[in-house]
Amino acid sequence: MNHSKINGLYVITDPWLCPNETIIDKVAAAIAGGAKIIQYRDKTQSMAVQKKIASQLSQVCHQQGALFIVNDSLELAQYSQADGIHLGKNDSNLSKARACLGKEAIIGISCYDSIERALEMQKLGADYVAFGRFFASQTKPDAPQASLRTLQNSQRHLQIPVVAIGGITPQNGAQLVSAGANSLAVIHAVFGQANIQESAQALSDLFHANKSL
Ligand SMILES: Cc1ncc(COP(=O)(O)OP(=O)(O)O)c(N)n1
Ligand SMILES: Cc1ncsc1CCOP(=O)(O)O
Ligand SMILES: [Mg+2]
Repeated sequence: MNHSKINGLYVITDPWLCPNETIIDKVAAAIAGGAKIIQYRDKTQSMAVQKKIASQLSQVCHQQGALFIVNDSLELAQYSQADGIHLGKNDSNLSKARACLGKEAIIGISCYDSIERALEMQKLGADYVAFGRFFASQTKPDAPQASLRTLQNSQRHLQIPVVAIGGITPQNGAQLVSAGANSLAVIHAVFGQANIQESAQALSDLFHANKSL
């Protein structure tokens, strides 16, 4: 996998903020605003419905040049021809996912606030790791807290890209990019806003602003 693909704004869908009738248009607006990676995350609907939506999203993302990642489900990632999968500590393990999806698949792993877990996952062949949540999250308030120090340390210890997640907004995101996040993963600050394209653009701009420092 080309590590430079994991860069910039990473948006994650939410079943309440992105109902089936509008999810395609909302994702297209996020891509128009600069989102580079889209994750389909839905723990509420049947697998049959998720397969239909994920297949449509996969097509749209590929037409628009964005990466399409599925949360949690190997079956769904395979079925929808996703570029990869995101797995946490309660999901399938990395070796099983690699065997199932192949060497080109992007496999991202949640590491919460643990550099040790990130190092282990890097060794096992993860394509990126995610730390967070960094700020209060309306979407997942009970997610474990991560510190800025972890992100700074990750720069010294990890060769694979690092994604930051949790309560990220255009106002608080710059410090995470400066601390070493290659990508910012966001739900509410994009899909919970009235203007999705402009909200995505404000977060995408954080990456360009950082380059000129
Ligand atoms: C990019 C990204 N980072 C972290 C997560 C959280 O994954 P996980 O810990 O498995 O929790 P759920 O999302 O499954 O509730 C993620 N999905 N994406
Ligand atoms: C899935 C997940 N894992 C840690 S925080 C989080 C939710 C992120 O959503 P938001 O950007 O709305 O805080
Ligand atoms: Mg999960």
